[in-house]
This record gives sequence, C-alpha cells and structure tokens, in this order.
Amino acid sequence: MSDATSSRIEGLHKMTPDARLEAVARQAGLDNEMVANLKDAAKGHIELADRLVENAVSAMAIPVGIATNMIVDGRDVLVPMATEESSVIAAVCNAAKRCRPTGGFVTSASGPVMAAQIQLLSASDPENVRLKVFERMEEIREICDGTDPLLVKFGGGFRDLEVRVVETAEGPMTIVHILVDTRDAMGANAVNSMAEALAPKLAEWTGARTLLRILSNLADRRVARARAVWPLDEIGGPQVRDDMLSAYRFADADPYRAATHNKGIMNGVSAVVLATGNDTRAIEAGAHAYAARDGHYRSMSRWEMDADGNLVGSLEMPMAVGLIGGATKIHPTAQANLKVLGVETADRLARIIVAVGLAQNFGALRALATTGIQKGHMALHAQNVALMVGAVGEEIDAVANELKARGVVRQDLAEDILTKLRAGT
Ligand SMILES: CC(C)(COP(=O)([O-])OP(=O)([O-])OC[C@H]1O[C@@H](n2cnc3c(N)ncnc32)[C@H](O)[C@@H]1OP(=O)([O-])[O-])[C@@H](O)C(=O)NCCC(=O)NCCSC(=O)C[C@@](C)(O)CC(=O)[O-]
Ligand SMILES: NC(=O)C1=CN([C@@H]2O[C@H](COP(=O)(O)OP(=O)(O)OC[C@H]3O[C@@H](n4cnc5c(N)ncnc54)[C@H](OP(=O)(O)O)[C@@H]3O)[C@@H](O)[C@H]2O)C=CC1
Repeated sequence: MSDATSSRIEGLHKMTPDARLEAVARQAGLDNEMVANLKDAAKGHIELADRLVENAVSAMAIPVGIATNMIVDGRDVLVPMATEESSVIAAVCNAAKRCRPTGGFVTSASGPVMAAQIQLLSASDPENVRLKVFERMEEIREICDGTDPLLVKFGGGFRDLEVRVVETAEGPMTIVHILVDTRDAMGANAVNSMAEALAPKLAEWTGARTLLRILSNLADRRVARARAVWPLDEIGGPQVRDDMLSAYRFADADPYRAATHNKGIMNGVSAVVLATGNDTRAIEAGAHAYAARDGHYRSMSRWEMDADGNLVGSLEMPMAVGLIGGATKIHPTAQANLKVLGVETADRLARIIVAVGLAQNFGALRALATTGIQKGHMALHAQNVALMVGAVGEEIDAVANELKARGVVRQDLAEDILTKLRAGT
C-alpha cells in the first residue's frame, strides 16, 4: 500500500478536529469543496462531536421529523423521529390518526431492570459453584449497591441474582446474572461497573476463574408493551383487515419475511431512540434477540381481530432507554427532542417508543396489504431521486412530480426528465 492510501495516520487522535480533517483530506485526496462540506456539516457541533467520539472530523446531520396524531395512555404526544428514510414518519402519522377514534395506544412496562453477566470458568463442579454464588446474595447486594450509591439514592440498585449453567463447546460454564434497577439510566455503565467490582469476589468465593463482565443487551427484564385497536372503517373494511392478518401470520411463520416485518417496526423504534440520543445498537440487538427467544425468529408484533371485527395490534419488546447517560444528557438536539416529547421518566419514553413501533408496523402492513409499498413510499422517495440526479431548487419538485405522474420512480427516468426540463423541451 502506498503512503497516499495508508490508513496509518500517526497521532491523528492527538490533533484538533481541523488538523485531523486536513490530514484525512490529504490522505484521501479530498478536494476543497468536500473539505468545506465536511466542515460545514459540523458547524457549531464539532466540539461536542470531539467529546462524544474519537478522531472526530465532522458530523452527519440526520433529518428530525415530527410524528403527529399519537395518543399514548390518553395523552397526546408529538414524537420527534431521526431518520434518513422517506415515508417512515408519514406512516406513523397515518397509523396514529387511524386509531385515534379508539383512544390511541395503551401501554405498560416491566420496570427498568438490566442484567450484567459474569462468566465463571475452569470449575469441574459448575452446579456446586452455582449454589456457592447464591449463598453470597447479601454480600453481592452490598458490593453492587456500594459501587453506585447515587443510583441507590434515586431508588435503583441491586435487585436479584440468577445463576445458570450453560453448556458450551468447551464444556459447562457458570454464568452469573446480577439484576439491577437502573431507574432513568439505560444502565450499561452502572451494571458493568458492578459486574467488574463483583468478579474478583466471585472468584475468591468459588475458586472459579472469572472472564467476561458485561451487561446483556437481551433486556428481557425491561420490556415495554403497547396495544391499539384500529376500527374496521379506518382500515378499509374486512378484506383489508384479513389481508393484514395474513401478512402478519406470514411474518410470524417465516424468518425471511419476519426480518423485513421487524425492520419496519425498527424504522419507528430506532428513529425515536436516535432522536433522544439513546443507543440504537443496544435496542436493535435486544429487539431481535427477544424476537428469537423461542428458538425461532418471529414477528415482534402480534395482530388479532377483536369481537367487533376490529384489528388489534400489540407489541412487546425490550426497551433499555434512558434520560440520564450516554449522549442523551449532553446532546442539545436530544434534549430539545425530549422536551417535545414531554417525557420526564425513562419509563414513559420506553412506552412511547414501543407505541411508535406498533404504529409503524400498522402503516407498513396496511400499505403492503392494499396498494403495495411503492405507491406511498416511492411517491415520497421521488424527491430523493430528483436530488440524486442533481436537481436543484424548483427542479426538485418538478422532477419528483413528473416521476409521480408517470407512476415510475427511477433514476434513469429522473435524469431524462431533468435534461428535458433544462433544455426547455
Ligand atoms: C405514505 C402513506 C402514509 C400514505 O398514506 P395515505 O393513506 O395515502 O395518506 P393520505 O394522503 O390519505 O393521508 C392520511 C394521513 O397520513 C398522514 N400523511 C400522509 N402523507 C403524509 C406526509 N407526506 N407527511 C406526513 N404525514 C402524512 C397524515 O396524518 C394524513 O392525515 P392528515 O394529516 O392529512 O389529516 C402510506 O402509504 C403508508 O403508511 N405507507 C407505508 C410507508 C412505510 O411503511 N414506509 C417505510 C419504508 S418501507 C420499509 O422500510 C419497511 C417495510 C415496508 O418493508 C416493512 C414491511 O415490509 O413490513
Ligand atoms: N452493550 C451495551 O449496550 C453497552 C452500552 N454502553 C453505553 O452506555 C451508555 C449508557 O450508560 P448509562 O449507565 O445509562 O449511563 P451513565 O453511566 O452515563 O449514567 C448512569 C448514571 O447516572 C447516575 N444517575 C443520576 N441520576 C439518575 C437517575 N435518575 N436514574 C439513574 N441513574 C442516575 C447514576 O449514578 P452515577 O452518577 O454514580 O454513575 C447512574 O449510574 C450508552 O452510551 C451506551 O451506548 C456501554 C457499554 C456497553
């Protein structure tokens, strides 16, 4: 590899963001316009970016749109969603509007309990080790709570212990779970610190060797649930309802379809998670693992018909989001978005997010079971395609409208329309 394309830039992490950008631009052969774009994109944010991540050179703006029409537990709520995908926010607005006559979304939540795992190795008697750990319950409580007195002051802290013997390719391992109420924090740092503080003691008490000490993203002790009823006349009648139910049953039975169906749910979930500065990867990992908890990857949502023939949807999923840690507290956009949501607890945020996931799923299922996804999605995507082919200003709407009128949203067609528009033909 020649120097010009080497990925080794010595001391990049010690430079200022401007100097870093120059170094990267030299190495990657960026022109002045590209460098200016990267600088512009981070204007006013580069200091924060530099604190949040390593080797920061720029920032990437993701659009934030507002989902309207949501009623969650009897209260109207405006929901900021950070997503780059067109039609996602429109689908939530549409689905939420169609269940307003029945009161919107009703939610519940299990409470904010997270688990950290401590892996115990080299024991010939893993079952014996398991019981030895249980015998230390009170000492374990003291160590965990002593690690985070502030969390205890806010009403959180150690709650329970689980010890499993897991069969692995190298034999049985004893896996300790500490269950911790993390209140308004997502809790990764809190439980990881507790697990690290506890591990040497577990080794001393059991004679086993401790290895990993880390939270589990399968947050099945921290689930939130949402349900809603869509009246028949808001859906489009019994045939649409039945087709939506068939679409759901397909997803529940077939992992190829379930992955797409669940991706649709995560369109909504991840957008609110990101808008509030929470960890999208943590939520996505937990959601998919939970969907496969029966040993078979299924639909995250459930769809049924009630006694009056209306469509009833429900969604239960892990929702480890916080208001305190991560980027939430320090990112001004996340703070403003939380203000729009009007949430004061992580519990309320979790419930709203699951309601949005359910709304999103309704929107996609209804579109798929009726006109197909392309009509709504591609109509809104037409503007992106216009931008992609270089349309500017008024050209963007002109190209997008022509694509919609022809009922075909394709880049080659957009190029053709733009060329003709510019030639005045
Ligand atoms: C696109 C719609 C909503 C049109 O749906 P529609 O029924 O034609 O909309 P409408 O023009 O009759 O308007 C009804 C309401 O929808 C909302 N609405 C309507 N348009 C807008 C807009 N521009 N911006 C904001 N809100 C909008 C708005 O609330 C409006 O009421 P109003 O406020 O006018 O009284 C519908 O076709 C839809 O929900 N489509 C599904 C879109 C979708 O799921 N997109 C995700 C991307 S595809 C994907 O990634 C996942 C997927 C689909 O593969 C998952 C799966 O397979 O399960
Ligand atoms: N696998 C994963 O998902 C992992 C995720 N992460 C990252 O961890 C971050 C989240 O960690 P998290 O522990 O939530 O954040 P923080 O450690 O930043 O914040 C939590 C801490 O804030 C203090 N606190 C103040 N007020 C409250 C309150 N009302 N409720 C609860 N705690 C309060 C507590 O005590 P005190 O001040 O004493 O700490 C608590 O431990 C995210 O950025 C995530 O990306 C990290 C590792 C792994």
